Amino acid sequence: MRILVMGAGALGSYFGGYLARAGHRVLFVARGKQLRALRERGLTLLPLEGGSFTIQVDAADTVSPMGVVDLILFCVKTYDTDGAVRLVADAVGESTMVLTLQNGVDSMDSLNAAFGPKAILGGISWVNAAVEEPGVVRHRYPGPLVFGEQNATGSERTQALKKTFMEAGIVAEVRDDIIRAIWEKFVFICAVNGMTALTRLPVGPLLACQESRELFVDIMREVDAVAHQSGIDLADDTVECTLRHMETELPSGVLDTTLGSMYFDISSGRRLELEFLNGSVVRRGRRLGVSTPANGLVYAALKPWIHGRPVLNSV
Ligand SMILES: NC(=O)C1=CN([C@@H]2O[C@H](COP(=O)(O)OP(=O)(O)OC[C@H]3O[C@@H](n4cnc5c(N)ncnc54)[C@H](OP(=O)(O)O)[C@@H]3O)[C@@H](O)[C@H]2O)C=CC1
Ligand SMILES: CC(C)(CO)C(=O)C(=O)O
Repeated sequence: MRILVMGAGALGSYFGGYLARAGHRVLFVARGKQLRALRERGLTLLPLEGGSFTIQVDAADTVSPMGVVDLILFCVKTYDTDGAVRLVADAVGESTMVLTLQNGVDSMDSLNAAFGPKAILGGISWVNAAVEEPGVVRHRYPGPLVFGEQNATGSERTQALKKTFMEAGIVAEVRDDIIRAIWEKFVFICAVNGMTALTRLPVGPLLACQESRELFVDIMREVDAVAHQSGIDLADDTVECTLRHMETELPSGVLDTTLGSMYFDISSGRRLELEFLNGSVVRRGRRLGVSTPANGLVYAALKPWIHGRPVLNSV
């Protein structure tokens, strides 16, 4: 397959790296230090099970070395969506699939508007990966790549793509109700990312403390209410199932290391995806008449960090 990774950071490098190792022709679109490292030293992946592998990769700051591709893995942060949409336009042809793995529920609208809904597959990654240093990506947390058609039907192309992922060593699942799956993750991720970024603590101690547990659950309930009001058919016990999954189905000790990507962003002084997580919930709630004080609290507390560590003019 001819594959373009738009945004060769943590997720893009992880998935693109496995696909390139399996023999697919992959172009990694990157910039800055990451681009230089990929070109000079190749891509090194540190898998969860230990060890590492390095592959030489094609990396560029434009799509022109590749032309029209079969698949675009759309992996930029949500605040970079518009620029990335413009950048990949020349790589999208009649049968190109654009699979977004971005968090949140906003970026599919931008992609649909740019390329038409037929081209766009919805996706969520439960894999957690991080750029450890330029060109080096660590896999931190297991999980499937879940994706599917937006129109709630199965398709041959999604089944073929799942086979491609699985053969490359990527655990993948197709869901016919991907929009619902994206909202289910949104319920979870607004609480996990919002609360771990705010408190700089992993999920374990947050759920063990009654007051912070209440805030955590309130965040999820508000997202659930916004989903219902938006016509998304989430199960009535989505919040309870999410909590039960975290507390009883994950291997013991995992919650004490579970931190959202926004935690890592704030800890490193990077920009936050806040507007597309808790901020999006607040704006949608306002529009739909759903009260969202818990998400509002997280949003207000983190907003000074939204462009990175605030600059202080100390005397
Ligand atoms: N990391 C994870 O484990 C998970 C992430 N996600 C979601 O996936 C998305 C991507 O996250 P993640 O991989 O962590 O993000 P990263 O910041 O690690 O990667 C994004 C990369 O895209 C690059 N980029 C952005 N715009 C351009 C451009 N115009 N040209 C070239 N390169 C560009 C960025 O460069 P630069 O650094 O210079 O900005 C960066 O290297 C987010 O929405 C995130 O919430 C979802 C599940 C898990
Ligand atoms: C699901 C989770 C926590 C896994 O990486 C995530 O999406 C994030 O960190 O943003």
